[in-house]
Amino acid sequence: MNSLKPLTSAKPQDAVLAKNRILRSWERCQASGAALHADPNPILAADLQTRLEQHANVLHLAQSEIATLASLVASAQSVVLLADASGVILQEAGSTEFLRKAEKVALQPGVSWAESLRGTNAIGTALFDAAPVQVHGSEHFLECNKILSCHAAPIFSPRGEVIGVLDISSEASMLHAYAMGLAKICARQIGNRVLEHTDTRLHRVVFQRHASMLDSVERAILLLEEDRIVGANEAALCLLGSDWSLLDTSVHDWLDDWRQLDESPRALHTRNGAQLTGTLRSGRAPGLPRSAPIIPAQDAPAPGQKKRATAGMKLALPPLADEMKSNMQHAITAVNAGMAVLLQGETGAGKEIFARHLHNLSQWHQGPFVAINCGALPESLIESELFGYEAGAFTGARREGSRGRLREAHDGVLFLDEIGDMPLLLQTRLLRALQEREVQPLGSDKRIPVEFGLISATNHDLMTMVENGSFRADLYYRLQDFDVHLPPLRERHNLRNYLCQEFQRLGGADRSMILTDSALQNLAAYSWPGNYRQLHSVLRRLVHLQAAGSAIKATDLPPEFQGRDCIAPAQRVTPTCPASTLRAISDQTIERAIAESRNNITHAARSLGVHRSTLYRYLRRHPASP
Ligand SMILES: Nc1ncnc2c1ncn2[C@@H]1O[C@H](COP(=O)(O)OP(=O)(O)OP(=O)(O)O)[C@@H](O)[C@H]1O
Repeated sequence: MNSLKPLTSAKPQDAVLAKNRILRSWERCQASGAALHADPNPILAADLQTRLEQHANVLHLAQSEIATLASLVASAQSVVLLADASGVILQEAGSTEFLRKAEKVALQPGVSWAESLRGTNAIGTALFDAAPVQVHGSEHFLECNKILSCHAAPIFSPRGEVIGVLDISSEASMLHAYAMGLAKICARQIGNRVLEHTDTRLHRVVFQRHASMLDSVERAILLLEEDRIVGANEAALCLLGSDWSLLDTSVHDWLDDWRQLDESPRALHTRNGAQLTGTLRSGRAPGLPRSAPIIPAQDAPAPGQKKRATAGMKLALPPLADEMKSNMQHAITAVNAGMAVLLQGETGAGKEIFARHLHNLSQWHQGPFVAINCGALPESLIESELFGYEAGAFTGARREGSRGRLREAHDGVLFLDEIGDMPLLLQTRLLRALQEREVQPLGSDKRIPVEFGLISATNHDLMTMVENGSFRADLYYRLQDFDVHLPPLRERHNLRNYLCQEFQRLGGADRSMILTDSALQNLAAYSWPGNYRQLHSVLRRLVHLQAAGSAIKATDLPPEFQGRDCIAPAQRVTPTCPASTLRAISDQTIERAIAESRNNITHAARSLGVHRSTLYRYLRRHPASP
């Protein structure tokens, strides 16, 4: 293996020169040629095991594609490989004869095929470019890999991050015309499955040009939280003529008549007037297991009975800031001891992300995470949604009745988001259910026992609400056995470093862009009223609206980040800053955003990086502001 040297002096053949992607990859490899070597350096078996566990859900969702592809390509002396986002191969399948040959060049689980280690190759170069790549024979940078012909396609997360690569490889002497197309289709299908299993409480708009394509691999999917787009696939971007910056915008901005959609295919129009066909689907993909199986009431386990495993898709969560780690430890102890945890913090400060981490790390991690947005449920539906109902309990009820969200949370975690927005009357019923750990569905005299970890979140000051009578004191005390304050983003330690890191992660690195010192200074000095949500939306816009390769200066930033509008470092809000100052900053920022959007609340909310309903709520609550 050591005798196999990289071609650092020779240029690839003429035919290869025509392929820009390969050429650019060769240039990168030649620039860092000294660091490349043929020695594969496999990771330790224990590290591979950890990666397999971390990626268990994607691997699980990819199995049917891998099995189908493997049986297709085995007879053509080819193999199928699945690698993670760092290029480490996690799984192989296909022709046993070629697998043996592939091992000679370390094309096997536990070896990283990142371009920075193995030179131009399909897995590594597809990862670098976040695009499908075919690398044939001599197009490989390292001499030893020239025996291979490889075709790799990235698998995208619902937020547009590459979460893995699917590869079909064979000997270079055999050119397989269909391999690239197959790899692309299967990678897309795996991405669709991930999207359909991401968060079962969310709705999906599925659309295409013709109804016959709504269940095909080409189906376009948007994942919605209320009307905000929180996930998508490439087919959706393509049909809507957008890039990933469409995330966190309102679906109203893209599809005119999506509100009329239901489970049957209906006509749908893009904002450019193109006609499509679409349906609205609940979180569960047809024919696939629920991410969090429901236990029928009569099957509720006896105390101490082992919990069932869930096939739930737990996508990687953003890591918590270091300053939140000890809070997390205490919260885990509290929730495991049966205490209710209350998360308080500004909008977008990461309350739900904290709650999801807490679920994953608690004794309830094998059960479902059931999130209820108490502020978004129509008042008339909230009771049936929470407690369920018997068949025929009221006009319009589903014939088979409904279990209700509290029972769905059985054996997992119930997350009551925006608890401060729950109507006073319902607070009494909720308190009773929480105290007695029993649910009585509407129209039924049965009481059904439920057991779950309880986490609530709010961006109101609940204590003040208790004082002014808009929140029940007894419910407040029931919800906050343990209180966690999520600090706003502007108080994050090392905010500048975090900004750089996120800018690179969100595409700056791929597009060779940097933030100059002046831009960083203004971004770090800004008050970030929409916190992480706003930060990601602003950084994504910078990455995609500025030219690739640019160095972004303060003057390239939106107006609210330029000197006059951003808070000077000396005035930065600190944890001791009085609430009135904080209010004034929020009011000013919001006032300006609304003025700049010419009173268009949707646009103003988008520029602030918050959801429209959050902005409306703020304006209702603070009528003195604009
Ligand atoms: N620690 C973090 N690091 C990076 N991103 C984060 C972090 N916390 C939250 N985010 C991102 O910020 C966005 C908002 O997070 P989240 O929904 O948890 O906030 P929230 O406080 O619950 O907001 P709201 O009160 O408006 O519901 C999400 O896109 C999430 O991925």
